[in-house]
Amino acid sequence: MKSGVRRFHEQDAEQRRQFYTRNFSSRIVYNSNFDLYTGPAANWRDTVSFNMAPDPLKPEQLPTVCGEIVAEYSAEVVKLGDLLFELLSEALGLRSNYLKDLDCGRGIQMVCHYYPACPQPELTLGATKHADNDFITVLLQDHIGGLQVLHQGKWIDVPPLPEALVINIGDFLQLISNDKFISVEHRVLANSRGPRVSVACLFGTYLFPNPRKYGPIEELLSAENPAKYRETTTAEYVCCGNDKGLDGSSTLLQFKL
Ligand SMILES: O=C(O)CCC(=O)C(=O)O
Ligand SMILES: [Fe+2]
Repeated sequence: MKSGVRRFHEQDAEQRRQFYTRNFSSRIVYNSNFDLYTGPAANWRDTVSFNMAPDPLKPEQLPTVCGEIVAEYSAEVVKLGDLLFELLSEALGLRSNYLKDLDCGRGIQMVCHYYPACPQPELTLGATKHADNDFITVLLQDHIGGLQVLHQGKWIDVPPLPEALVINIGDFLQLISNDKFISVEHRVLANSRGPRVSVACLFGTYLFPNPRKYGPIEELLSAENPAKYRETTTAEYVCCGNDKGLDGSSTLLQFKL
């Protein structure tokens, strides 16, 4: 999968150009910095993303250099998602199908990053501090490193482990769990040893029409633990996050009651 991402980003500009767009509702989006015109600073990163569930793009609709592997990998991630949402439901004390029945595992956006070697990495970042606008993210990173999570006010390295995936809790799971799960704030340092490649599979439902309103799960609420967030749709939430860009602030704050 990592080689496939590298092949995409290292092919001729002519080949890549056909996928370039800044329209978030396209099923394939290739650009540098989704928030180039809204965020406070550009990051040292190019990205191609594929909308691979619930209605997967077929290999022939995908770029030739990585279509087969994108289709195969995303199908496996969808299966992994089913298991993760079962475990997360149980961890919340809910029946195991609960989060699946809320469609948490239904949509995935597969976001494939390429962080070129940077001559002055101390002057920029690969990705500014943020939490993901989704339920969970399944992240595959290569051997270069640079991912960090914010823990008790300190940036902690998440060193790459061969064959390991990183599972991040996103803002949407924080919202529906009423803060039982807390989304992880993270960033990526720029590096001079690159390129670095990563694949973030974001479980959310942005690109298929999903009118469902998501709010804190009733079963988790009580008189002592009232709802902390207002209801929203995944589309509204993601638009809000995209419009804001990676400015270091949390999109969740805008939904607090
Ligand atoms: O490249 C990485 O390791 C992280 C990417 C990321 O945070 C994201 O796509 O939301
Ligand atoms: Fe992220």
